[in-house]
Amino acid sequence: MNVAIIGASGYTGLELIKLLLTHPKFNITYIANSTGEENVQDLHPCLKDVVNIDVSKANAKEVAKVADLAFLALPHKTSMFFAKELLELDVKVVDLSADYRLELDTYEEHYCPHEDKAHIKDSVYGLPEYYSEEIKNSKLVANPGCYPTATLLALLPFVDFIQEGSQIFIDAKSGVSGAGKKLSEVAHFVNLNENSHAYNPFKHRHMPEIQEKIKLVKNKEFQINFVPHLLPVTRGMLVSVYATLKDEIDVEKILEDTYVNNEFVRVRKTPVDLKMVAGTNFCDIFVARNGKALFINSSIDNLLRGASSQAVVNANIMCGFEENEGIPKIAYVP
Ligand SMILES: NC(=O)C1=CN([C@@H]2O[C@H](COP(=O)(O)OP(=O)(O)OC[C@H]3O[C@@H](n4cnc5c(N)ncnc54)[C@H](OP(=O)(O)O)[C@@H]3O)[C@@H](O)[C@H]2O)C=CC1
Ligand SMILES: CC(=O)N[C@@H](CCC(=O)OP(=O)(O)O)C(=O)O
Repeated sequence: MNVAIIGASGYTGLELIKLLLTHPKFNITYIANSTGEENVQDLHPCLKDVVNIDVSKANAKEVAKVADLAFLALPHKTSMFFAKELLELDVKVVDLSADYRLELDTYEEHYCPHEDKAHIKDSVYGLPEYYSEEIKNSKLVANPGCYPTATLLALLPFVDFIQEGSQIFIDAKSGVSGAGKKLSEVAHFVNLNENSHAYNPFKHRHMPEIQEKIKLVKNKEFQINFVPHLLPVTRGMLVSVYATLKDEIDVEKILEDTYVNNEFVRVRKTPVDLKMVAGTNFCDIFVARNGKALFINSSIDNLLRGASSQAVVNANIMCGFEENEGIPKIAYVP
């Protein structure tokens, strides 16, 4: 199956190149960024003597000539223009941006006016543990955000057991690669090294994504209080969810039972960390209870399970391949 990567000069684009180079069924035939006219080895010097492909200036018609499926590792708003054209040219799309993740009203309230409204109804939210049947038949998969991936995998098993009307608090922490490759004051070494801080408390655009998907999957509405933090690490994401249960139930059994058939969720007996999942598609989850107080703790690699490896899992499912083909499981430890 021939595939294209648009946005190959970014952080998630590089992860896609690495995953697809070793994938047994996908073959990269097209990679692009906004300018082209380069070789991939100049774009990513780490790939010197590993791969030799020219980088194109992104063009959907050229993609359609050489690929059946395209990964869009582009900023939101840019993605929808490419997705629209690719879908009209009968190319399947896995979009890593937020452009097709949300219902139209939610998207326009938190992002910008949508320029491809017609395809929103065709998109499937690419969280494989909950949407694999829909992904199988989809031509457009909206890869979830990194914070929603780690949060929803932790929280969804417990939604039916949380006290109605109570508040859910989510304390989330991300490595700096989550912000993409653009330079910024907060990502400046002297500002972030040996430092950590919250940002956009209760205002981050992933809060409505989490809230909307809880409603869709479980038909329950809660006030979600989401606060992200920046960590002085390159990759990794740690989420702590706090909620109040209706009853003093066996939370470990609920977690085990939910994910017994999902090979990329690991239930842990001790609190999770960043390193055990770095370089993999795993989401590790730990749960504890103090009376009716619930603590759920999850970790992912934001660039992989939070973006590129989840995108390849989705592409595997869309193309009828095994979910785990070419998907990394061995962590960067130590
Ligand atoms: N980083 C992360 O951990 C996660 C990211 N995501 C989402 O994935 C997407 C990509 O993220 P990330 O890799 O971090 O972003 P980067 O900022 O690192 O890369 C963005 C890429 O988009 C390309 N691009 C921008 N505008 C255009 C254009 N008009 N035409 C063609 N290419 C263009 C850039 O090319 P050029 O070099 O030419 O500018 C670059 O290759 C975003 O939507 C992000 O929100 C989702 C989950 C996690
Ligand atoms: C550390 C950091 O800055 N992280 C990003 C989230 C990355 C991501 O998943 O964003 P999308 O929803 O746009 O795909 C942020 O908070 O904006």
